[in-house]
Amino acid sequence: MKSKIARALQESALAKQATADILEDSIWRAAEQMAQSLREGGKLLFCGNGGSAADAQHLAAEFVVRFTYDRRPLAAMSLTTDTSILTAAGNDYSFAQIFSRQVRALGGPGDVLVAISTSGNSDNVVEAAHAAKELGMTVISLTGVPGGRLAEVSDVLLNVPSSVTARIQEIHITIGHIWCDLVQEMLGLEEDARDGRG
Ligand SMILES: O=C(CO)[C@@H](O)[C@H](O)[C@H](O)[C@H](O)COP(=O)(O)O
Ligand SMILES: [Zn+2]
Repeated sequence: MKSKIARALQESALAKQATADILEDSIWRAAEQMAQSLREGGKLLFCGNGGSAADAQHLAAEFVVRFTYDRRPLAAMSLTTDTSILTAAGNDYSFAQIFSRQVRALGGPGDVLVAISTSGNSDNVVEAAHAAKELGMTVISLTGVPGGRLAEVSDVLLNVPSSVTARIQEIHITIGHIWCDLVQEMLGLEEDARDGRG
């Protein structure tokens, strides 16, 4: 049973190495899209189910509050947190619309939707991505391989090379942390912080 520990850690490390080999350019392109949106007054919306809902909240918090050093707040929001909206949209319309309804209310041209789904096939996340495209937003998707239905609607697809949900999620949050680091640097905030303007 103890061998499970070493195996899980090794699987995670190997999947992360494969991600570095395959997805480095896409991770960079996604960060550029986010930085451009924030630079032009746009915002980042995050959504996902279960563990990916936690990732959505976690990453929105990093952008709004801080990551690694103090700097100005960045416009980001998770669509997974307002229980009144989630229950009303789910109850009055359908569970498939809990995120798309919020995208239509809050999103606009130039904003970015970060759609997080290990399968790429969760109806509510896929509908959110379609709503975002209708509004002229950029869709960045974090999925596993091959990317499911999200693959068809994504501007940048990060389909991490694993089919194990837990391993995929572990890489998603790592990519999210890398984005925080890159976006801050692309916006010149690292320099500000060094110069005491954080
Ligand atoms: O965290 C886990 C499994 O590690 C689960 O809560 C998982 O996120 C849920 O089953 C989700 O509903 C899966 O949806 P998705 O990633 O395929 O969109
Ligand atoms: Zn974090």
